[in-house]
Amino acid sequence: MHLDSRLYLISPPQVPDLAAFAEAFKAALGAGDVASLQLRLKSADGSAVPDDDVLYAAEALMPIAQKNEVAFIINDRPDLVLKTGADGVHVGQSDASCKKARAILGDDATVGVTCHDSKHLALVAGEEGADYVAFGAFFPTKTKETKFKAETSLLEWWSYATTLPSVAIGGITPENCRPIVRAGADFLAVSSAVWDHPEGPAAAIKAFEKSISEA
Ligand SMILES: Cc1ncc(COP(=O)(O)OP(=O)(O)O)c(N)n1
Ligand SMILES: Cc1nc(C(=O)O)sc1CCOP(=O)(O)O
Ligand SMILES: [Mg+2]
Repeated sequence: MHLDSRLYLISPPQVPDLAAFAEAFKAALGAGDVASLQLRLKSADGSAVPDDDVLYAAEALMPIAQKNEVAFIINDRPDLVLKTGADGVHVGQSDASCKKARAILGDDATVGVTCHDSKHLALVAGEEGADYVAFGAFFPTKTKETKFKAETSLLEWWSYATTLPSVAIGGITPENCRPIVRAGADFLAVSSAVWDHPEGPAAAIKAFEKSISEA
C-alpha cells in the first residue's frame, strides 16, 4: 500500500541565530520531501516574540521556502501574512476564526485550523473554508503546553469521511510516526524531532522518510 504522509515543518520556538537556522532549514530541504514550513516563534507557555522578529525571520526564510516550492505558513497572524506575502496562516481555536482569516487573506491563501481531538471542530473548519484541519497532540511534547490528546482512530475516520487534508501534530518522531501514517494523516507536523535531532535536521528528514515509506 502506498502511504503518502508529507512533512509539515514547524519552526523552533525561538530562532536566536537566524543565519544558522537558515542553514539548518536548507539542510532539511535538501534531505528529502518537505511540504511546508510554519513560522511559529512562540514559547511552550504561549508567549510570542515581537512582530519585528517574525518579520525578520520571514524575510530570511521565505525565499528559501519559495525556491524549494515549500509553502510558507505563519502561525496565528493573518495580518503578518499580508505584510510578508507568505502563503498562508495557521489559526487555533483562540486565534482569528477561519472565516475571518479567509476574509482577510482571500481565496488563494492557505488557511489551516487547529481542531484538537474534535470531529465537530474539524467539520466546522471545513464548512468555513479551511484548507486543512490539524489534530493533536498525538504524543507528549515539550514544544507546547497541550490540553488535548488525539487518537489515530480520529485520523482514520476523517480520511474515510472527507477529502479535506489532515495534519497530525504533537511529539511526532521517526520512531513513533508509523501508526499515524497508516491512519491516513496527509501531513505530519513536526518541530523538535527535526531541529533537535542529534545528527541534525537532514538526518531527521531522512529518518522520517524511511519510517513513512515503511509504514
Ligand atoms: C499544524 C498546526 N497544528 C496545530 C497548531 C497549534 O495551534 P494553536 O492551538 O493555535 O496553538 P499555537 O501554535 O498558536 O500555540 C499549530 N500551530 N500548527
Ligand atoms: C504547535 C503544537 N500544537 C500542538 C497541538 O496539539 O495542537 S502540539 C504542538 C507542538 C509541536 O511540536 P513538536 O513536534 O516538537 O511536538
Ligand atoms: Mg495559535
